[in-house]
Amino acid sequence: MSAKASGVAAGSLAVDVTEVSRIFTGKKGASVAALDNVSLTVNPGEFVSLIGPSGCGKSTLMRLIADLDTPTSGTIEVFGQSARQARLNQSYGIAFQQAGLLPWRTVAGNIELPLELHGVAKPARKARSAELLDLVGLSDFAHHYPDQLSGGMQQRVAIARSLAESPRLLLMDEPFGALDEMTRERMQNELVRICGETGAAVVFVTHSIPEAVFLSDRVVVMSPRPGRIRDILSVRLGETGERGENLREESSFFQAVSQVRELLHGEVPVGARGVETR
Ligand SMILES: Nc1ncnc2c1ncn2[C@@H]1O[C@H](COP(=O)(O)OP(=O)(O)OP(=O)(O)O)[C@@H](O)[C@H]1O
Repeated sequence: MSAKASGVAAGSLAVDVTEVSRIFTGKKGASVAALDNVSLTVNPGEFVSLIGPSGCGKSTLMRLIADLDTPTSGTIEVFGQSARQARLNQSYGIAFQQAGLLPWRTVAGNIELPLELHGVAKPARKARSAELLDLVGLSDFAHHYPDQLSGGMQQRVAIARSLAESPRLLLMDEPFGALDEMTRERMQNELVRICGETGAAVVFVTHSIPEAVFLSDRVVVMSPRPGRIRDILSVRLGETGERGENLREESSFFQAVSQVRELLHGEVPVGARGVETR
């Protein structure tokens, strides 16, 4: 089954990337093909990770979906709308590697920012930030400033902010990349829980195979530049809301980790072992 064919009816997809290429042209005219003919669909509520060697175009694809850049060819739709329209409609939340909090605003003030920008009244903003602080376990830190928090806590604030407008889609580019292993695993557990509670679809860039396997319904393995989709592995290991710490100890988890590792190194014949091929 192709990746495109794995999606549900057109229009109800969270993300629909069709034959997208991105060629960058340098100052001296040299061109870099970052993405070559990439097609990918993400269903509503689905968690899809992008994994691949450095420079294979993961962030480029993410930026294209978020309409922070434009494809050289191909099309991108988010919930049936153009990437541009989806950005204007704030159809998704974004959390990238740097938490990107405003240092002069409190934790609650940072979370409320998107709501404030869109004219939500103060009492509703307060209620929403209280709810989100509870969700990410930071209720006691509402009035702290970002530099009074650890990196992991700041990242949780950024995630809370990305959820402020209850997006049906989250775009996350290595959001846990700078965290220590223990904090990272805790954040992964929290993200699984949050997705279970909100039903948001997620596109998630990571360099960590265990992280991709733990979080994802499908892992998209990309090839070295020019970035192409090498394989897509279905790894859903239990319902989102039920995936807990124990999963990391299960043999199905280790099996999926080695499958992704072998795919990354190009050791598995295309189409083998439950892998969706194109
Ligand atoms: N604005 C740009 N101008 C020119 N080249 C670019 C630009 N952005 C990205 N590239 C090139 O496109 C390729 C893909 O970059 P991208 O950042 O998408 O890779 P990545 O897979 O996210 O890498 P990493 O895992 O190291 O973060 C790289 O060769 C990069 O140098």
